[in-house]
Amino acid sequence: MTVRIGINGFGRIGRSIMRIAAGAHGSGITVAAINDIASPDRLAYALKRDSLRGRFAGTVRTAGGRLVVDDRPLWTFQEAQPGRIPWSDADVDVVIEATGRFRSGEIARAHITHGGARKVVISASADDPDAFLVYGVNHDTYEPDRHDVISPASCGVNALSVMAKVLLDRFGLRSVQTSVVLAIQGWQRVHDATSGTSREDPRLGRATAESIIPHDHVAGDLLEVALPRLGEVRYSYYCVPTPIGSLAELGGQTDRPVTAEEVNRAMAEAAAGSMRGLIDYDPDPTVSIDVRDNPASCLFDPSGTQTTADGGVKVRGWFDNEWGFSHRLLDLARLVGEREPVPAGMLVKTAMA
Ligand SMILES: NC(=O)c1ccc[n+]([C@@H]2O[C@H](COP(=O)([O-])OP(=O)(O)OC[C@H]3O[C@@H](n4cnc5c(N)ncnc54)[C@H](O)[C@@H]3O)[C@@H](O)[C@H]2O)c1
Repeated sequence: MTVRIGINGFGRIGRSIMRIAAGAHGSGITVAAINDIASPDRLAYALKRDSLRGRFAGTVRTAGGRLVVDDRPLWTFQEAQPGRIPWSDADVDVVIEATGRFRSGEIARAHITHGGARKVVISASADDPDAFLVYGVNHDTYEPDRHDVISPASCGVNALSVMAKVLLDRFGLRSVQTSVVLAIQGWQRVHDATSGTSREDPRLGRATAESIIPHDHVAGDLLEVALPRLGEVRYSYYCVPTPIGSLAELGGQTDRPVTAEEVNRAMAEAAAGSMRGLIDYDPDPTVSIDVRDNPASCLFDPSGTQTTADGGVKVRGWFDNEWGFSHRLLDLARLVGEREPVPAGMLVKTAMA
C-alpha cells in the first residue's frame, strides 16, 4: 500500500521529505499535496536549487498553479491556517506538519477535523500530541485508535535515544546527561534581534554566525518519555554556526563497568541488526559535515566512546538534523498511514528498502 502524504510547510524539512520520497528511500510513500504560504513558483525554485543538497535530481516545474515534480502534478495549496487546507481533495492519509508554526496538538488536529486527513505527524517536539513516538525506540507503543496527532520529538532526541536504547538494553543505564550541538536553524537571526524567533530565551535572538549559543528551548525531557526506563535525564543544547550536521553526546552510569571496546561492539552490532538504518557506524575519523545526507537517526562515532572503571560511559553520535529526521518522519508516516499496521520489525526494513 502507498501512503499518501500532505506536507504543510515546504521549507527545509518539507523539501527534504519531497527529495526522499522522490528517491530510492521513497517506497510506500506518495507526496500527494503540499501547502505553503509561498507561491508555487517560489516552491519550485527552492526545490530545484538547494544550497546544501544541490540540484534536485528529477524535474520540477509549475503548471496551472500546481507544482509538477517528475511530471506528476501535486495538489498545491496556499493557505495560512491548517483548518483551511482541503487535504481530502487530494485523498491525503497523513499530513506532515512542517511549518514550525503549528506545534500544538490541538491546532494541528485541524488537518484531520477540517482538512479530512486521517493522521498528523508534527515535525518537531509538540505541545500535547496524542503520542510522542521515536522511531526504533518506542514506536511500537503506537495505538491506531488513540493516536491521531503524533510528534517524533526532536532530531536531537532521536539521535540520543537510539544510542541510549542500545546502552540501556545491553549494559543498563542511569544518571544520564546529554548534550546536543545543533546546526543552524531557519528561525535563527543573522544579526542580534529582539523579535522574530518565536522563542522566549533571549539568547536565541543573538546573531547566529557570531556565537555558540546555549539555550533552554529543549525537548530533552522527551528522552525520558521515549525511554522511561532511563529515569532522570539532564540535557544541554547549543546552537552553532555550521550549516548542517549536528552532534549528540550522552553519558551515564552502567550497571557494571564496561570497556570502550564493549560499548563500540554493542553499537556496531545494533547498527548491523536491531537498529539497522537507525544507527550508522563509522570507524573513520568524523567531523560534522561528513554526516550530510546520512539517513540514519545517528551516525555513531566510536572514537568518542569513553568509560571509567566505576561504570561511567560517554558516547558520541552525529546526525544530519534535516535528512535523518525527515527519514524518521516518513517512517512514522508509513506506520500511522497504514490502514492495517504491520509489525514493527518489518517497518524498519521497509523504510530502508
Ligand atoms: N531544519 C531542521 O534541522 C529541523 C530538524 C528537526 C525539526 N525541525 C522542525 O521542523 C519545523 C520546520 O523546520 P524547517 O527548518 O523546515 O523550517 P523552514 O523555515 O525552512 O520552513 C517552514 C516553511 O513553512 C512555511 N510556512 C510558514 N508559515 C506557514 C503557514 N502559516 N502555513 C503554511 N506554510 C507556512 C514557510 O514558507 C516555509 O516554507 C520546525 O518546527 C523545526 O523546529 C527542523
